[in-house]
Amino acid sequence: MKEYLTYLASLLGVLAFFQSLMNSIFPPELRFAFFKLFSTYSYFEITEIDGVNTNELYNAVQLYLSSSISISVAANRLSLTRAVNSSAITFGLSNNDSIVDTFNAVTVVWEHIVTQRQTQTFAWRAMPEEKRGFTLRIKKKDKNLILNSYLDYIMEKANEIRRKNQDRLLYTNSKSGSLDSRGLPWESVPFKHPSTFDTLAMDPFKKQQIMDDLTDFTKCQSFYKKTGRAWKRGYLLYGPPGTGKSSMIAAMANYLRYDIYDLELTEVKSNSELRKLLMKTSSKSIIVIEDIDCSINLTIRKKMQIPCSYNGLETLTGFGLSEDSGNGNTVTLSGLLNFTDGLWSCCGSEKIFVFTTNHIEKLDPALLRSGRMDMLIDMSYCTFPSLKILLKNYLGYEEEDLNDDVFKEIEEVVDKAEITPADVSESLIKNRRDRERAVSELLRNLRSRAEFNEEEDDIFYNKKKKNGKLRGQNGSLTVADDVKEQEKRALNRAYAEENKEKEDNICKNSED
Ligand SMILES: Nc1ncnc2c1ncn2[C@@H]1O[C@H](COP(=O)(O)OP(=O)(O)OP(=O)(O)O)[C@@H](O)[C@H]1O
Ligand SMILES: [Mg+2]
Repeated sequence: MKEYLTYLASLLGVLAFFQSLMNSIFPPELRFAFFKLFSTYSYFEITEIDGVNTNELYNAVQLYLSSSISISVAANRLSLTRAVNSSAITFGLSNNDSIVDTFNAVTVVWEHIVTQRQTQTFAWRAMPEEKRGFTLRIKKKDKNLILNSYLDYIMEKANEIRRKNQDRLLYTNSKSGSLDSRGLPWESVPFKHPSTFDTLAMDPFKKQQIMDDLTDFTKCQSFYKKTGRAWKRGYLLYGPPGTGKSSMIAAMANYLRYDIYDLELTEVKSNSELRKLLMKTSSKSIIVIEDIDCSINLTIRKKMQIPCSYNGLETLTGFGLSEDSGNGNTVTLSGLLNFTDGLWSCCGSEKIFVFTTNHIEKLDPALLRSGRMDMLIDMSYCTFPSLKILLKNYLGYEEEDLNDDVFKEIEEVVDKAEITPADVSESLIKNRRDRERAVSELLRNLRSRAEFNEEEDDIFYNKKKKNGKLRGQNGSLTVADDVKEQEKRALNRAYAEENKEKEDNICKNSED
């Protein structure tokens, strides 16, 4: 036994000697070629630069290994990096160090090889002085078993890490379609908006529905594939100014960790420019068009204008496909519909479109139909449940603190007051150092608004009565009711349009 151990030790010593000899005499590339000839292993080289292009796989492997390193202790030395637009520090393998990884019960070894690049007399593009690459070693018998799936897994994992580490970006389309130094039509800044679903004041049930819908969307790639639908989703946020539409978009982006493309439609000069902008957006992003009713004259189909009176003012409402956008701009409604729903809308996949408006009743029903707008989200005035969220966030009130008479009175008047979360926030911020004062001032504010609204409603009611346009269960109709009714009509038109489209399709199919 002793003899056997001595023999084994000397054999290992000889092997170690040969390996260190090889390492010191031969550069890593030659070592690699030598071993390749006689080994039971397959070796794959992944260089940092592939010809003149950066090799995406190299970056992916580097990121992937950076996450494995934190759980593996195989590497002796680690390099630390912090990428542009990133707040996170990542670990990396140092030069010529190696690490063991396991995938589907197969063990592989990664080695990071760095050599000096030979000086070039002429090059199309300046190359780094060092030549970097990873060598992947897999047993020949395992190669076909895992190679493709392993590399796919690494790419996927790396994208995930990148998204987690990187600060997200807020893009906006550059003025008049000009391109930046990299030929992109979007300019970006780091996205730092602090709004989250926790800070957003709205009905908790509605909020949960939206969060579930978003989560469902991100997890259901296979569902979209199976049903032949483009992997995208559209939301329309509508409601008066200051009810949290922009805050909701920021909360969505923070929740999903998506970038935002804020599209300034008035800067887009044609449908084809719009399409190009869309092509240059990345996956896992939210494409936003704010105030869609103001951005461009896309809203009213001229041939079907319907007069309607609101608060004594005669306005025109109705719908129609306006192909002339006015003000010399040639982005048309059909261009916009194609942008959200056409063949181009799915390039890149996993995209969310969000439109906002203060006047849903002005929008063309074609824009609202599901498939384009999958969820219509009513961002309305503060209700008591949403007010409670603001009281908690701004003043630290918990549910059990809200039982005394003041809060009961607040609950009674808040709906009548029709106050926006923005106005409540302002009032609370002003007095945030004195909770009691903040609450009593809020109550005073709510009471006076409620009284004012009641007076307004009386005037409105009398006017309607005089014009013989009174409707409603008890014969009364308030300003708020009228606005809601207009919104309802807009939604009904959208549903009617959708049904008509379905029927048309059924007729078309049966004719075929
Ligand atoms: N639902 C809300 N929850 C929390 N804060 C809100 C909410 N709505 C508004 N606020 C506060 O009011 C400010 C303005 O809100 P925001 O810009 O999101 O409103 P908006 O609906 O987009 O208004 P507009 O129609 O004028 O664009 C926000 O910075 C935020 O502090
Ligand atoms: Mg806004």
